[in-house]
Amino acid sequence: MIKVLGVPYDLNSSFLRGPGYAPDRIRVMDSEGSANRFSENGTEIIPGQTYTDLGDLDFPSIEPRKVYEYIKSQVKALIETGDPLLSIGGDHSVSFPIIEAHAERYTNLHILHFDAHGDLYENFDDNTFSHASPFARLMETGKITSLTQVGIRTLNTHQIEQAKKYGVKQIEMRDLNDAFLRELSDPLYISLDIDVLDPAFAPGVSHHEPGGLSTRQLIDFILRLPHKPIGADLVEYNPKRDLNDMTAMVGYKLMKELIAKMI
Ligand SMILES: NC(=[NH2+])NCCC[C@H](N)C(=O)O
Ligand SMILES: [Mn+2]
Ligand SMILES: [Mn+2]
Repeated sequence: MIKVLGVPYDLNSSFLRGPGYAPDRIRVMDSEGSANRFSENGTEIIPGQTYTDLGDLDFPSIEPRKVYEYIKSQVKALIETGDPLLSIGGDHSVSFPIIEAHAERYTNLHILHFDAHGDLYENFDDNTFSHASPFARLMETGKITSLTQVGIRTLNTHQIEQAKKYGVKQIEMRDLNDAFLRELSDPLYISLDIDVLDPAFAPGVSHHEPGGLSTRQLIDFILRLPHKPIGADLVEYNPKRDLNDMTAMVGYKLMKELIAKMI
């Protein structure tokens, strides 16, 4: 059965705190009574039935290196059985240990990464674990077979060089198309930074980067993906920036669509 894990950590965020509160705000959308539980592909996503909610990670220390090690060891243990794992919440730094654990469990791991940002900084704020660097850290390990980034619209010279160095495939917003869907391979992991969406659709994020995907475009990419992901994360939802829980509902909707895809 699919496992859902809350990852309430945002101390590696370079700009604002808030994504640490995301897991519960997304869960509330399941029970508040507004939406039903069907994903668009017709699967009903029922807690305790379609997936097991493991609750939130309880960090013994909030120090970035300890957090990295803790997340990695916890995730490693959880995915040992081969059950797909969806983690919800956190700034994007949490994806480094989560995906590294997957890369050690599944050989030849391919990553599909939706984001406004490349998150490829070799060094950001002198924090190895910055949310601006998880994909640099992952590519440095040599454990990742391919990384495809979609929705990017903030490239600078350094990140263009990093992408070249590590052979990262980037589908920027300015020339968005869906050919990437047919160029991916199994085993596939999806890392979904909700700021890939235009701030008009998802105001509850730390970094409002104009010119992004519509919610419809993102859901269509997920629906049309010809792969069943072995794991996924939903990061960077910031409840402190949200308006009337609009982005919490986007997060809940994406959670349902990702789970439906992982079954
Ligand atoms: N995970 C994220 N939201 N990362 C945002 C990093 C933003 C960083 N200031 C940049 O220029 O790219
Ligand atoms: Mn990101
Ligand atoms: Mn981002």
